[in-house]
Amino acid sequence: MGIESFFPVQEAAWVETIGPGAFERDVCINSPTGSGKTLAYALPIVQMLSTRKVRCLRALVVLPTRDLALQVKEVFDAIAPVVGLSVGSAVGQSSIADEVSNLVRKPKQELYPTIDEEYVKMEPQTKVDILVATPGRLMDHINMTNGFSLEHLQYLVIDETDRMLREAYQSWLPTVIQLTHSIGQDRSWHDTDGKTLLHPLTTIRRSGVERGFKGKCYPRLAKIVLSATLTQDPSKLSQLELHHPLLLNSGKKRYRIPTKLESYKLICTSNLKPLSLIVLLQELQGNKCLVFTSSVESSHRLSTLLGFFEDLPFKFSEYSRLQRESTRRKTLEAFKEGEIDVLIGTDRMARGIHIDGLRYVIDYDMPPYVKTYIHQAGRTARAGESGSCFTLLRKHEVKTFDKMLKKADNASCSLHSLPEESIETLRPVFSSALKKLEESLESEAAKKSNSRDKIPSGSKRKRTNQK
Ligand SMILES: Nc1ncnc2c1ncn2[C@@H]1O[C@H](COP(=O)(O)OP(=O)(O)OP(=O)(O)O)[C@@H](O)[C@H]1O
Repeated sequence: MGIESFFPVQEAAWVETIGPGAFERDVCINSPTGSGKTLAYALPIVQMLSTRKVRCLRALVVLPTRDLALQVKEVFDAIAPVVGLSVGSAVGQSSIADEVSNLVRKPKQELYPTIDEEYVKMEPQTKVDILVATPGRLMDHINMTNGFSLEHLQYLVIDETDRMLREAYQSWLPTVIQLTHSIGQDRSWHDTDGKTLLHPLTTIRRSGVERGFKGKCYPRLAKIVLSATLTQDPSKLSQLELHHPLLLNSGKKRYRIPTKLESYKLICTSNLKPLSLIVLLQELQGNKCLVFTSSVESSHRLSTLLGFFEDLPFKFSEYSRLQRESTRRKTLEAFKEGEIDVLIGTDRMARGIHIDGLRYVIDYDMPPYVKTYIHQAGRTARAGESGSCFTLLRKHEVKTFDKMLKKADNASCSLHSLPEESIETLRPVFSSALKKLEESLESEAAKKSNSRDKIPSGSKRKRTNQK
């Protein structure tokens, strides 16, 4: 993989899990974007499971989006098979039937009807040791897939924790936590006088016993939770039922910006914002760039508008959840391969995504929170590389933006100005492009309402009935 030494967060996590820390405490990692958090948990998990004897689901990694989950699966795929571990995904990329057949073994009794039923029940059913999942598909398998079980789970990783805690996704978290409770874990610890005792750390030492296998005792489920903007709010963290949580933090302030990230602000008027963007993109000379807007509608509007400017010296594409999954996947691939120079999307789509060689990020709209800024800007300046983030601001937003950036460590932001004349030359095309944009959006809206009207009345009724 071209990796020669650990990044700091990987070393710290290794020390707490494989090293002297021996995973006696659950680990919370708050470390900048691009600092290598994926390998910080993937390597210890693979190392810990490398001596396992029987295949069953022992490690579960949950992430908020499919793209991110597939990216993390690639990392596990690169290291786990080397020690004989199998990695699966439950992300909804393929049909549920395909996913089921990749995840669980058919019960042996179907093949050998005379086999003892009790024996069949004892057989671990899962085909994978490590599962990378999004909450929706995970819940589908928990609720519907025969033989899918979390009872042998030893390690639970919740990546992008702050975002995962914000979204409830069919109560996936309480469900997982409940299903992974150890036998007797719900009992509180009392001494003979009935006084509550602290959980003694010694009781959770691993001592080589595999969790929940063949009726042996159940050591606790070990957890790693992580983000570049990890919440430290106890009321939120308590949902994770962390065991003596240990925080690995990388800066003095709550949030840290990658050391080699340069931040710039551009002040522009609202009505000329698209032109400022075009001029800035021209300055970047076809280098890969991600443009973030505040909503999918705004991304769509902006990319449609740019489509009406002829001869732009860069290739761009929209990247949003309004598009089909397959279109989005192809777009991202084309961007990674350098066939598209500029991708226009939202923070929701791009959180955690790693794109090799991405040097520039543009916040077309001011990010509403410092956390949003950190994740958006953090698509560049990753893994020790340098990168720049430009934020387009209207005059009245500057003060708020400066105040917001102060919340992050080593965040300084210089002013970047664009040549007035370049903006002026684009003005005539801009007015006609705006007109075409309105027409195009109107025709899209009309098409949408037409296709809604065309839904046969029977199927409309059917849907109502299903409700
Ligand atoms: N020890 C290492 N040496 C060199 N490169 C590394 C090392 N560890 C990770 N990388 C590379 O660094 C890049 C960023 O890693 P990763 O995606 O895990 O970051 P992250 O901290 O999870 O970022 P984010 O918070 O944005 O999700 C990846 O391309 C990865 O291959």
